[in-house]
Amino acid sequence: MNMAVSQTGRNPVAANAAAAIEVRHLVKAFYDASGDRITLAATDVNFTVKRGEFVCIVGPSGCGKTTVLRILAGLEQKLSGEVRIDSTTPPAMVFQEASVLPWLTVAQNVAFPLSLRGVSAEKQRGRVNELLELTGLTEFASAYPHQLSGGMKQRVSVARSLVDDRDVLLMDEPFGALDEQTRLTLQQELLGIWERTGKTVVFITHSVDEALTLADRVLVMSPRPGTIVADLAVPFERPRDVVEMRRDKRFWDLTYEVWRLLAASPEH
Ligand SMILES: Nc1ncnc2c1ncn2[C@@H]1O[C@H](COP(=O)(O)OP(=O)(O)OP(=O)(O)O)[C@@H](O)[C@H]1O
Repeated sequence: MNMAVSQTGRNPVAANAAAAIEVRHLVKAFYDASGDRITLAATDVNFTVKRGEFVCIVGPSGCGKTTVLRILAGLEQKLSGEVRIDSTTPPAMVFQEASVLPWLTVAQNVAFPLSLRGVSAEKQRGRVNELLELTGLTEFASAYPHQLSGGMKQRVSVARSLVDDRDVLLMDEPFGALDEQTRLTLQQELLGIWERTGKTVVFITHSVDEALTLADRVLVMSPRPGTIVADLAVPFERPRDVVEMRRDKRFWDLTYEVWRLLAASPEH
């Protein structure tokens, strides 16, 4: 992605900014075909995300992070509770595995949501070019997914999630399958994109390090059935340098605090 574009330095989200997402007393259970309950995935989940905020959710494997995100995306039904997304557009979602269509070029993959909506070829071209530029994929516009690295495929997924300009971006471990160095590069690039586009982002990760690098706030979940056990403000100024911020003692103090919370959450 285009690292040369300067990050303008976003103003912190105002304390009284409107809520883009509100989740109250959310409960989700999965049932088997006979209707007997099999898994209580999440229970009494409560959180708010303000417009323009970047919030990460961390928690142990199987605690219900993906389930909560899928409910926000409208891909899964809740059992009870309230979920409110205040937006004129449905949320966009980026999954852990880059979900690129192998028979389409990079440009066609990015354009896919627009072509589904019948946007004219000319308008598609203009918008796709902007997104290819933003994600550093311009020279790979005509390449096919099998010609790309894992990190580049994930950039295609990110570009596609931004192409039709949804307000809310839901990201489910988008960099989880990547090596450390590629991951750090994509984190820096995602921060740059977020600085420039002002999206509201909910980002799931297993990595405490990643959460503290990216987020305004980190929500910590308990083991399954997951519930939010802490809501921590991440005080680092913006724009952030993902390497330099590791020199800051506060980064390691917060890392310790989140790990203590994760270790202290009893299995249910
Ligand atoms: N479609 C489904 N049917 C039955 N059980 C499910 C279904 N989807 C998820 N679950 C169960 O719900 C629980 C929460 O799963 P979920 O994928 O939300 O966890 P997670 O925190 O995202 O895990 P991970 O970090 O390992 O991806 C798990 O026990 C899982 O087995």
